[in-house]
Amino acid sequence: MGTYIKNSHTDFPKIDTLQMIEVDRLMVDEYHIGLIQMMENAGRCLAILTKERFFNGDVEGKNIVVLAGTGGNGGGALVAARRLHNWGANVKVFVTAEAKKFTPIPLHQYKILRRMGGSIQLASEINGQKSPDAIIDGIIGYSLKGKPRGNAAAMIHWANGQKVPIIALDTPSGLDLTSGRRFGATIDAAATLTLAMPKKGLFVEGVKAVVGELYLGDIGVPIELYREKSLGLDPTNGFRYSDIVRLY
Ligand SMILES: NC(=O)C1=CN([C@@H]2O[C@H](COP(=O)(O)OP(=O)(O)OC[C@H]3O[C@@H](n4cnc5c(N)ncnc54)[C@H](O)[C@@H]3O)[C@@H](O)[C@H]2O)[C@H](O)CC1
Ligand SMILES: [K+]
Repeated sequence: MGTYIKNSHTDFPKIDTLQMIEVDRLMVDEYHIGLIQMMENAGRCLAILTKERFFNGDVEGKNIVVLAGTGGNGGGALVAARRLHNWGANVKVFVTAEAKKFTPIPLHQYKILRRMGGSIQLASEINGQKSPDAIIDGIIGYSLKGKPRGNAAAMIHWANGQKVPIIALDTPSGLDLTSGRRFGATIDAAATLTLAMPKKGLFVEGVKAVVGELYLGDIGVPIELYREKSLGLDPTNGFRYSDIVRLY
């Protein structure tokens, strides 16, 4: 799998969404590692996974559609879009809502991409889009609330109909990371890159069918943070050999 991606050599603790939200809180409030830093690492890992695993290390001239929601999941996908564009891919971004609906850090990513002249369209324009070589799913992450609705659901249906590899960020949109429950339309991923620590919902029986290959990306969470009282975890140095490790 090359230098960037290696098989896991260690067992990571499995956490739920509330623990992941606590990781994020500690990162920002106690360790002063900002969301923008985490998101850059998330998006870079996602772009590298896409390039190395699905394009043999070179995306030049490849058509890649990036689907982005308005939250942190979409923000990470927009970072990946920027990197893939820089590496020569023809990237088209489709968003679930206009810029003013984006939360601040994802909006920052959106503005960078727009300044670069990147193609950003609303979900309503996706139906005429011809099948790309791959799709990145950054529609919904750990903040999924119930059955996907509206533009998010429409993008999930469109993506599943293309029969090209879908690479999901954190979770296939529509899959709950704590319970593994699928509420309705769910992305049918070829690979999923979850972030920082494996989530329990990705190991529930039957979910492999939509998760595809499962990878874990390093977003720079200090080992000491996991040992804080509010988490009480004690992970080993699982990213010792690569930023991306394959879990199954
Ligand atoms: N430490 C980390 O793991 C980091 C994670 N990052 C990524 O951020 C997301 C979580 O981001 P958040 O802003 O909390 O929300 P989401 O992006 O998951 O989703 C919000 C988005 O989705 C809409 N939505 C929710 N439910 C539905 C529904 N049923 N139907 C339609 N739309 C829905 C909601 O309205 C919002 O628009 C995490 O998963 C990671 O990918 C950070 O990038 C870095 C740190
Ligand atoms: K997702």
